Parts: sequence; C-alpha cells; structure tokens
Amino acid sequence: MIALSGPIGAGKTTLTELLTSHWESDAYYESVDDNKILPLFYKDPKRYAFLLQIYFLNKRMDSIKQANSDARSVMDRSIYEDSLLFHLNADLGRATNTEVDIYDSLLKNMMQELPRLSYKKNPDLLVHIDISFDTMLKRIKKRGRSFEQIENDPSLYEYYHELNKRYVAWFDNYDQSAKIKIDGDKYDFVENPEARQKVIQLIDEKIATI
Ligand SMILES: Nc1ncnc2c1ncn2[C@@H]1O[C@H](COP(=O)(O)OP(=O)(O)OP(=O)(O)O)[C@@H](O)[C@H]1O
Repeated sequence: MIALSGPIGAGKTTLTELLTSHWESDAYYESVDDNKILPLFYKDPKRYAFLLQIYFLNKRMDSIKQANSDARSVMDRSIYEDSLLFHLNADLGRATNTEVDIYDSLLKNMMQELPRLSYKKNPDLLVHIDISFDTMLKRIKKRGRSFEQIENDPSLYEYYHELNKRYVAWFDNYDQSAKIKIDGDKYDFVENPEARQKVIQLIDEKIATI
C-alpha cells in the first residue's frame, strides 16, 4: 500500500493515476467534488473545521481498509496530512484545544497497529511530492476550484503559505513507513512525459529497497 502526500495542487491525483496504470493496481481517491463539507469549511472555517476533519478521518479509514489487501494500491492522500492541516487550522483559532485533543487521540487510536488484526493500516511507502509555494499558487489558480481561489478570499494566501512551509517539517518528521520525496518543481510529471518516466523509475527503485 502506497500513500501519496503533498500540498494542494502538488499532483497527487495525477501521480496516483500514473502509478496505478503502471502497476495495474487499484487507486483510492478522495473526491473533492463530492465533498459537501469542504466548500462550507472554506466559507466558515471556524464552524466547520472539526466536522471536516471527522469527515476526512472516516473517509481515509475506509480507503485504508480497502487498499491494504494490495501491496501496490495507491491512496491519493495520507491520513497523517489531515492532522497537519487540522493543527494549522487549530493554530489559526478554528478549533478548540478539546477538539484537537479528541482528534489526536482518535487518530492515534484508529491507526494503532494491533498484532491480531489481519490488516496493517500504515502504508508500506509514503511518496511525498514537494512543490514550491509559487508552483502551489499557480496550480491552484490553473485548476480554478472557486472556493480555493485567493481572489475570492485574500486570507487564503497566508493559509497556503503557512501550509506549504509546514509540509517541510511534516515530511522530515514522518516516521510511520519508508518514505521518498519527489521534487515536483523539477519533475513536472503533470505536463511532461519524460518527467513521468523518471518519477516512476525513482519510486520503483525505492520500492526495491524496502
Ligand atoms: N484535512 C484537511 N483539512 C482541511 N482541508 C483539507 C484537508 N484535506 C484536504 N483539504 C482540502 O481539500 C482540497 C483538496 O486537497 P488535496 O490536496 O487532497 O487535493 P488536490 O489539491 O486535488 O491534490 P492534487 O492536486 O495534489 O491532486 C484542498 O482545498 C485542501 O485544502
């Protein structure tokens, strides 16, 4: 089981498609278009931050349960990034300390590996797509989801900036599985076929060492 991570617009969905078609394995996407809480959250983060996180935890746990049976299944986002996003939101005053404590202990409880459980919840490999803040902004704009646009809400600029910054330490500290970082600025696998081949090769080489 492979989990992808990376900031908004890093290309997680595209890389999930590339890898699963390369390996002929199953992809597990968390659809943004069907998520009814996400636009509400962007409109009123303080009110919906905690509910959104519970929604995501539930969805990601579902994917983990389905994906674990296949060594090459790919999930388009890691459950641990949700925690990064929630803590950022909490630091911005959009969740209370009690909500954060409950969330942290729920995540820990859900992800604890139990010796008698027939399946493992943590991925075999985390593939992190690192992109610069500049690339992140360009991709968000290009994709054009209205609720993500800075033109509609200028405070998102700071939010995205801080999120991009926190991802660096998040990846450095991540220790739930083997991990590999892909330079998404250098290898634009979304647009460039050569970069696609290179990224697949890097990931295949990493898997061979696990
Ligand atoms: N745990 C979370 N808390 C708050 N917002 C979240 C969380 N997870 C995802 N989001 C939001 O959901 C939207 C989709 O994010 P995500 O990075 O999963 O997909 P994406 O941007 O389509 O990724 P990619 O372009 O890399 O395929 C973004 O607006 C992001 O901020």
